[in-house]
Amino acid sequence: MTVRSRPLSPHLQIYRWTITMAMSIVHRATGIANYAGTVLLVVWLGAAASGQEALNVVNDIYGSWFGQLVLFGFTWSLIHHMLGGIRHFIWDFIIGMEPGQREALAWANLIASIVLTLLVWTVFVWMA
Ligand code: HEM
Repeated sequence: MTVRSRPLSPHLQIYRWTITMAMSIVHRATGIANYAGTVLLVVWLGAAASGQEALNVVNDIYGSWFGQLVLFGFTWSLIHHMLGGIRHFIWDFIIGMEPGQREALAWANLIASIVLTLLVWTVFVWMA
């Protein structure tokens, strides 16, 4: 008896990657990262409320190269997610859904998030 191969549902390995698909996944990932980043903010505020000694410890950790890297990533995550939220808001008006427009919005989301993150760090960290 010949066995015919069964049809397969699409799954990650056979999907063709598109920028809209990638940005959709990144939107969810940044949403989760924002939760973790908000914990860092709460830890910092908690330390500030506890006293100078605790604040110094947290500032030292956050000021280390690794801390700065994490905070830079958190800034990018917040900005990327916020811009993604605005993208959804635009779609709510049934604008930007045509082929080409969707890709343009997705690229704009990615590029603007990088540019704005660099701008925020330049103004508020590197030049402050
Ligand atoms: C610290 C702040 C934030 C946290 C922790 C957060 C977290 C999340 C999480 C976990 C999701 C679910 C992702 C998914 O299941 O696909 C989500 C979705 C969403 N977020 Fe946020 N978010 C934050 C800020 C924002 C901001 C500022 C905006 C708008 C400017 C925004 C707009 C949205 C939208 C529109 C969705 C739904 C996306 C969809 O329908 O696929 N979020 N957020």
